[in-house]
Amino acid sequence: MTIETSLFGADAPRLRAVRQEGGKLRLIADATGLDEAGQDDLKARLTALAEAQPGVDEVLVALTAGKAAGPKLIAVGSGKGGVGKSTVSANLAIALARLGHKVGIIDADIYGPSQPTLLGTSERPEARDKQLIPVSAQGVKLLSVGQLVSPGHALAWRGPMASGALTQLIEGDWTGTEYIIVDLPPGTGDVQLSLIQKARPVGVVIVSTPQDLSLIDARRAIDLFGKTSVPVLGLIENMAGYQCPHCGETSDPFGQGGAEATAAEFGVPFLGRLPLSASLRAESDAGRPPAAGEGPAAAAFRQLAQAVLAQLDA
Ligand SMILES: Nc1ncnc2c1ncn2[C@@H]1O[C@H](COP(=O)(O)OP(=O)(O)OP(=O)(O)O)[C@@H](O)[C@H]1O
Repeated sequence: MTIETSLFGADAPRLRAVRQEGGKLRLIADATGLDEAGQDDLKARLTALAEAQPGVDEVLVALTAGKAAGPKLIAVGSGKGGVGKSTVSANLAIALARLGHKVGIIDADIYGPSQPTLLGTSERPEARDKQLIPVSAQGVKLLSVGQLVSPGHALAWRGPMASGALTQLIEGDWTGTEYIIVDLPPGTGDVQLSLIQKARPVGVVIVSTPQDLSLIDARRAIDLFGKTSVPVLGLIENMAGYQCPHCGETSDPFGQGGAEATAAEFGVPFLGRLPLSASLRAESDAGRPPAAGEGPAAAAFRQLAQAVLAQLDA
């Protein structure tokens, strides 16, 4: 006999398993977040409903409690530098926040931490019991390696120092945050490997421009994350197509469609493309991320954020 979980009404989502052996019914339910009285109530309700089923003469309810779910880390990487990975990270985070999620950004780009500039903040994080408290900007929380050194100073860090800094940022106070976008340095080096080992991101988004030189390196990034079993949520093609503001004609300075073809070649999703846009560059430099506004760029980032969420659901 099959017992429908819908019989357990509002408690059905807590059910993790229902097993029946003859007249014995065993239920496993998730009691995460419930205090002792709540757990007793849950157990009593499940038992009563199970006992009321025809043919059931013995009911056993086991409760499990998982750790409170922490934030999900979504890495944003690229093979090559300068392809717009930081710009995409900042705007993707804001677009996710505007879709109603609690979002943070970790700026782990030790070669060029640009998130404070992109988000228009120079605030420094405070520390409580050696734990960094992210600053808030544009509706998202931020911790950046750039905040750990004086402005204008180079981060002359070897691998272990970069990994140590990344750990500090990951272990910041991210209470209440659902998703953390991690803006990685370009390439496939120490920071990427540390992130994969320490924090197991739920997936990675790869940003590439359409031309072959960028895509060759994007392939290496896909390969690294594939080899370490981090799901590639998809590829974003940036700087694809330029519309002349004077004559309106569209041209493709970096070629066209290369990232979509690469995604197909590797069997990873193609999440969408962003045009080369002088206003996107100017707004980004000025610390006014387009995703926080209302124009076509905001709509494009919202679509990318929805595509990323769809891949996470999948
Ligand atoms: N779609 C776009 N149109 C116009 N300019 C863009 C676009 N995307 C990014 N840029 C500009 O390109 C430059 C590099 O972008 P960004 O810093 O995001 O790249 P990156 O891949 O993170 O670089 P890095 O190698 O430093 O990590 C910035 O000046 C940014 O404003």
